[in-house]
Amino acid sequence: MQPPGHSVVRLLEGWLPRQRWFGGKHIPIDGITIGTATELHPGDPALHHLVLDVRQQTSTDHYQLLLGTRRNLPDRLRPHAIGRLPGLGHLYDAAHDPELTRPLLEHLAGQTTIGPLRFRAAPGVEIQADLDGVPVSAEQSNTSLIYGCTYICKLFRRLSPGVNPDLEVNLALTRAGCVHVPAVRGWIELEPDHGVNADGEPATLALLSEFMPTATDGWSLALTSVRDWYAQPAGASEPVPGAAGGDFAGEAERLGAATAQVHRDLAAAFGVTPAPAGQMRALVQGMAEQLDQVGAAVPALRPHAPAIRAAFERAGAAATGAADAPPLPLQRVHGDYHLGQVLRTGAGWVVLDFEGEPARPPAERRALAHPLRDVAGMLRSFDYAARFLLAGEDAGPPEAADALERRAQAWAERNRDAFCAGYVGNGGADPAAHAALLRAFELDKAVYEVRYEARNRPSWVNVPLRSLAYLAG
Ligand SMILES: Nc1ncnc2c1ncn2[C@@H]1O[C@H](COP(=O)(O)OP(=O)(O)O)[C@@H](O)[C@H]1O
Ligand SMILES: O=P(O)(O)O[C@H]1O[C@H](CO)[C@@H](O[C@H]2O[C@H](CO)[C@@H](O)[C@H](O)[C@H]2O)[C@H](O)[C@H]1O
Repeated sequence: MQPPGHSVVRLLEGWLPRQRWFGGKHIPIDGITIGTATELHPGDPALHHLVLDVRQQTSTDHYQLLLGTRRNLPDRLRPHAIGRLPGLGHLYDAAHDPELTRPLLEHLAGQTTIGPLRFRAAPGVEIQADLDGVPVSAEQSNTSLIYGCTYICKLFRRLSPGVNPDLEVNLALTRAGCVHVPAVRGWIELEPDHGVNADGEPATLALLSEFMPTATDGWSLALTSVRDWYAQPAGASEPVPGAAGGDFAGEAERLGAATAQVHRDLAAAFGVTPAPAGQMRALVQGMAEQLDQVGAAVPALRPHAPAIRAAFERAGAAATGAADAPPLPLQRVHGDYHLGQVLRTGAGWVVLDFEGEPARPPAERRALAHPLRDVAGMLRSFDYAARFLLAGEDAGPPEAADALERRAQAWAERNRDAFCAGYVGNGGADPAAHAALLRAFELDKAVYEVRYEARNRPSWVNVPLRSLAYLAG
């Protein structure tokens, strides 16, 4: 087959904006170029690896696509069809075709190099090749393929220059023997000088990790607990915290303890630096800039903006107010910490996805930060879990809506407190001693979430907006 040409590009221009993982849905595509096209498996079906250079306004982003071609498209692959072209047959997203996901594992096991793609096993690891991969069904920014009960291979959809922080951090933590991350088994990278440039460093395309087959993600566990909490008979008074079936507080506390351990392991692996002079001003400025940008795009945020801005200023003043205040310690952190990023396994909590927030530029995602930024992310997530079932629902008469709102608040507070207790109890920085900073981090995260939801899941935008009404008020 010839490398796909401009007719493929035309099909992709229509298909790409409909994909959950496409980060540029909010602005039109000005043009797509195929940066690299590498045949990974010949025949019918055939597998091509494409790096797409997608131009939108002033920037160009790089996306990775596994392009499958077949003469006849079975029904099971129709939802993933991209289009049909004379001579090529059907084009589709091959991440959903087990026949075409196996070659990726075969190349990883063989540590092959094909064109600009390098398939690598982690030091000392022998990769089993005879497994088919099926995608995880969860809504994601990337696409992860599960191979039997053995591996999970995360294909980064939007590519960033250089080593992806998810690989960099997981590899360092695996080497350090951290028990709270899945072990790294291998990765795929794109040789330098193939469009996704970073001073001669290869760009990470995929990360192969140990799969935890019996694990449940924190978001699902938390929602089960919230549902139980709401289903409590109303009775004369509010449910007694802890009396609800499926109480989550014990798990929240253990999660807090695991988080403190991961922060310690990150500090040991990458070091800790005192915040340079002026850092707090820059932090507050960055938060205010994001607030302005999101306010411009989402009018419903604007009424909360003055209170949010004042909270940012207070955090800045609290950190720099006393002349003898020690500088804040900065280190590598998770960067986008929430209940969907943690798994409860038989042995305890495991943390996933050290990529940082998908909308931020690569340098910001790897930047050192105060660990309470992650704590704030998880605290926001408890709030999300509590309120998500209420957003957009008609709770009936105002008294009923108020009662549900109070229950949401009570569930969130109970689990937030338990998480913080576990975090402090295992040596993490005390959130209570940095109240202004924590509040600013939480508000900043909620503002980020307003933009994230407006762009990706507009029917969820009320979840962070309702919290902001409470948090900023
Ligand atoms: N090692 C693993 N074992 C079991 N499930 C996993 C593992 N890694 C990821 N998952 C599942 O895949 C989902 C998405 O993974 P994640 O790394 O957060 O991808 P994304 O960046 O696309 O959000 C997780 O919520 C979890 O359900
Ligand atoms: O997991 P990702 O790296 O893709 O993170 C992005 O998507 C998340 C949603 O999938 C989003 O998280 C928000 O929704 C979660 C519930 O689905 C909630 O637990 C989080 O607290 C909330 O921030 C995340 O912000 C975004 O970066």
